Amino acid sequence: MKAVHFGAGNIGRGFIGLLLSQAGYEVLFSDVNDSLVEQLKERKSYTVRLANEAQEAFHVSNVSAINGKQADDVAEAVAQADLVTTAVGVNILKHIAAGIAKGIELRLNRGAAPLHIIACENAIGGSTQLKGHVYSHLSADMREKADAIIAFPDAAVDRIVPLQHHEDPLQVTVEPFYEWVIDESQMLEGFHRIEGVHYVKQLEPYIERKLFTVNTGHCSAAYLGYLHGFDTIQAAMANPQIAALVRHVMEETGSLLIKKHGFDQAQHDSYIDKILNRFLNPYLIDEVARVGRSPIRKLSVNDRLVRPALQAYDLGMKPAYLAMAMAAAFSFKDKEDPEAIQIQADLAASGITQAITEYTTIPEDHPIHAMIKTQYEQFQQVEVS
Ligand SMILES: NC(=O)C1=CN([C@@H]2O[C@H](COP(=O)(O)OP(=O)(O)OC[C@H]3O[C@@H](n4cnc5c(N)ncnc54)[C@H](O)[C@@H]3O)[C@@H](O)[C@H]2O)C=CC1
Ligand SMILES: O=P(O)(O)OC[C@H]1O[C@](O)(CO)[C@@H](O)[C@@H]1O
Repeated sequence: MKAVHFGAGNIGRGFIGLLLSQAGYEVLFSDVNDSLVEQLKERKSYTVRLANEAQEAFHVSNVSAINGKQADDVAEAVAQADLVTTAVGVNILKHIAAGIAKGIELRLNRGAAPLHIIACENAIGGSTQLKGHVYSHLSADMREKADAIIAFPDAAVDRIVPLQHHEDPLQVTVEPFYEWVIDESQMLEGFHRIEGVHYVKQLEPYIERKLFTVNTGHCSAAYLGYLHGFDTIQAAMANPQIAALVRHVMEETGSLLIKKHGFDQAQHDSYIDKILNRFLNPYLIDEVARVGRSPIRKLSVNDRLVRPALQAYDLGMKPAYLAMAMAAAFSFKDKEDPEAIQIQADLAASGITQAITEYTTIPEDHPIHAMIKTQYEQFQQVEVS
């Protein structure tokens, strides 16, 4: 079985590539990082190490790579694949869509077998978004044919893999925990089950539980950590005030998740505890810059802050801690992050009232807008004093 995986980065090599290889797939990575591609092509294997006391290592073999800039190679790989997965970043999906569309055309013209294409990104409906991009490159006739044999099941992926540098550039260290959940209601009949994947009939409770707990909590720690001058999540979470605020944010999304999806309160409390412990993993050093990266994406309406806040509000709750986390996101000034630079430029030019509406889509007359604004102004005063 052949899998083509777009993005040979941290999640690509350290999670999806590892699991697919263990499940018996020959994994072909497609990436635009020339040296990464060359190394994978040459060595055809790499090491994944677990971030725990034992530092257990896995040798991942039977892998190779193609350069994502070579459109014909990408199309041919997709045409021949038994499975296609991605972990490139949700904003990059549109850039890999043309190659996938070309591969689908080749497949359809050759009468090839059905195919699942699964986006493993931190986003709601990642595969559905990818499908939209791919279909924009296909004719109406091709789209109709693709509907019958190409499926884009949505997925939720959970494993913390920080930025890292090793002597061996292919080595990747990952936390021991992982969860890969796929929506089986979007899969084609008789699909092949990948070992290690949890298939569910309805993905929404799982993706929202993961995004609104792990990712909401993590980015809150990053933005609050940044405000307090910490460089790493571990240092930020060692600060009792930040740790308490992050827990409050997660309890707020927890109340929403319990009310909306019927999760058990005690089980959800222990889910939160487990995640807070994962943030503290002493064997991983995770930078606030990575976890807070791309604040425009993280402040967008369907992402980890605004979506739960609006849903909580609509269910009669007052999402004060989520508003605080959003205010902290507006205060994130990482000079290496183009999205943080953009937000700061807009704040300087037009002020917080307009920035909140522009980035979150929350209108000025919505109560959450005022909550974010008040909190942002308080953060500003502390920064100035
Ligand atoms: N790192 C983590 O802990 C987790 C990340 N994720 C998600 O996984 C996705 C990937 O994240 P990471 O692996 O951390 O990022 P990364 O930056 O380590 O890896 C992304 C890879 O995609 C490659 N890439 C960029 N443009 C490409 C293109 N046009 N074609 C092919 N490859 C391309 C990059 O060269 C890079 O190797 C993101 O959506 C992230 O939100 C999800 C769960 C955990
Ligand atoms: O990759 P993103 O969406 O920028 O966010 C980083 C996120 O990746 C993770 O490491 C895993 O989902 C989270 O802990 C963190 O919130």
